[in-house]
Amino acid sequence: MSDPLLEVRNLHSYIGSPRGVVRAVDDVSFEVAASEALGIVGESGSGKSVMARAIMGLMPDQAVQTGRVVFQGRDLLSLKQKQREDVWGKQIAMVFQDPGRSLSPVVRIDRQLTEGMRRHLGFCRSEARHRAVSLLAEVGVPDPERRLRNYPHELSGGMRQRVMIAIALACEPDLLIADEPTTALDVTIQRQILDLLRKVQTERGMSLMLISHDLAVVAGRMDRVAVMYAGKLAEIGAAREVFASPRHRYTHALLGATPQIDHERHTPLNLIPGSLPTPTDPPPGCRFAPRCAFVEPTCTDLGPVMASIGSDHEVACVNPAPVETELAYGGEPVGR
Ligand SMILES: Nc1ncnc2c1ncn2[C@@H]1O[C@H](COP(=O)(O)OP(=O)(O)OP(=O)(O)O)[C@@H](O)[C@H]1O
Repeated sequence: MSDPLLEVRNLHSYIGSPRGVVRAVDDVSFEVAASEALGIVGESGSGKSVMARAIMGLMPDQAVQTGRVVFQGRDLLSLKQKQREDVWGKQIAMVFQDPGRSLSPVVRIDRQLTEGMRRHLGFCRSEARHRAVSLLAEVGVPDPERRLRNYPHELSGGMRQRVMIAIALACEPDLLIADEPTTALDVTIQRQILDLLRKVQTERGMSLMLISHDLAVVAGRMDRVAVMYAGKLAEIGAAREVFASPRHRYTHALLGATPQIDHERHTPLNLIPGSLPTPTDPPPGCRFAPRCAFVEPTCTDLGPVMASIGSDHEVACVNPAPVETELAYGGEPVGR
């Protein structure tokens, strides 16, 4: 890989809480290349959102970040608040789960969409408005001139998320981070929004980090995928390969627990027994070991290290699953 756009090295994000110190992100390293779409997948509580917020510098005061988050050669963790604000929107933009909560209910779409352009790009009002119309058209909002005059509550959930994406694109960021952008939407709209994100990412040659709990959704639309478990990175690699031949026992189990389109109705899912470890007191070694059917003493004694097992495939597992020779899992089509 040539110089990555984003390089996350040994990132730790620990949060003080009444229950103790939450080790939400614990020594995570990965890279995102320019124009690449990376999916970050894991169950609820695995640390995906904290990681995204730590990269953006949006963590609360009681959180401590260590490691390096190098973006276009600058370590974002060492920036002062004012310098960080210059990065937001212009270089890295973020789309959150719930557009209803991210948009201000009392401000028209027009102002919410043009504010960043005026501030970061120095556009005058009419320039920003003109661009706002074309951005809304780009993200599939019909009748954009009229929509600019609307308040968020006058739009459907799907339209609000399209507006959020337009706002995120307004200052031409090099990286867009979308944190579960479709959770609040119904299934058909979810697919449209995910396809839209992939479309704008490809057309603009921008990088995309899409966070989701659904590996099948991510694997079908992203170039690469990273799987997180309990604050750690379990596996990372080309989406097609991770999906077709998952090697970490957790990824394997996660895919086995994913509903498949060709399953007979009422086929029971292979749910993963147990639950995520307590984030204030994770088990030693591999954090998945207490739930893993293939656990061996080394898993808890020494624990795994991330190791390369292919040209673009790394796994942190002492006893990885064997290579699959055929597509192992159904779900969304891979590699569109
Ligand atoms: N402000 C906070 N204070 C204390 N603990 C927190 C805080 N924010 C997150 N956590 C904890 O950090 C861990 C990781 O949370 P995070 O939200 O990153 O998970 P996630 O994988 O994004 O899950 P979800 O898909 O549900 O958003 C969890 O144990 C969570 O309870």
